[in-house]
Amino acid sequence: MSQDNMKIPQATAKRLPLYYRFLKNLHSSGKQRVSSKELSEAVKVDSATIRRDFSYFGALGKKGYGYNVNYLLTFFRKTLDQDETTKVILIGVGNLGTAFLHYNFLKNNNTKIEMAFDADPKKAGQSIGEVPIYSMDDLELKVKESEIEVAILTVPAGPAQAITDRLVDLKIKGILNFTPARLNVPDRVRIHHIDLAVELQSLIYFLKHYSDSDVEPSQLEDILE
Ligand SMILES: NC(=O)c1ccc[n+]([C@@H]2O[C@H](COP(=O)([O-])OP(=O)(O)OC[C@H]3O[C@@H](n4cnc5c(N)ncnc54)[C@H](O)[C@@H]3O)[C@@H](O)[C@H]2O)c1
Repeated sequence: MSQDNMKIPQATAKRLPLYYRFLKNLHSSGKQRVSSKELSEAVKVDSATIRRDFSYFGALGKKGYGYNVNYLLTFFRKTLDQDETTKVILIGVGNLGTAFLHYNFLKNNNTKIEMAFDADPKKAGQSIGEVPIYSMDDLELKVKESEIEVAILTVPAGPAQAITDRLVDLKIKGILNFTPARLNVPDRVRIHHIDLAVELQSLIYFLKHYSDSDVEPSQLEDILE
């Protein structure tokens, strides 16, 4: 199994930063290998647990040799990087926004809607799932506090550009835009525009024009481009 799609149990994943810190110190002191006993004493986790943890990522310690420090470090660096969660905000807690907050990318460990904003004073102060909803007046304060880089926009088209300008000023790097508005942003900001009407029309177009022909479904993507 490749490292990318390997599933590590949560309890193991939580211990990774602990192992990582200790191995980094070992590495900088020039040590090339380490036994599970040494590790166990240093990080205060019993050695059977360490052996089981390490077996998940293919590090099988050799009797009399222990574990290769470099191999482990490379693995941890990669895994911990991947596990870094990208924090996202959502603006506009209406029909669409509410659905996204309930969904909140639960199956995707690397993305999480951290907070939401709405202009409606009745919505501010509430929360959906674990996501708090704040007033738009608090946007600047909250975003600056939380190192947010990505925003999902589910407001009506009218205020979309003005909100986008505020996000640009806040150094947001990416916006997932569900509104029908075409948004102007500087080059450093990336916008992905999701227009369900266009997607639906394109599906219907292909059904009408290609369903009777001998075009294989797999060829449709090439035709689209
Ligand atoms: N509902 C859908 O299936 C759907 C599908 C595709 C696209 N869209 C688009 O997504 C957007 C949201 O759709 P919806 O159905 O959820 O609308 P909605 O009216 O249910 O929700 C809009 C929310 O935005 C808030 N809002 C209004 N002005 C605001 C502002 N200036 N700042 C912050 N919040 C503000 C409102 O209080 C409301 O909670 C629209 O642009 C719509 O065209 C919706």
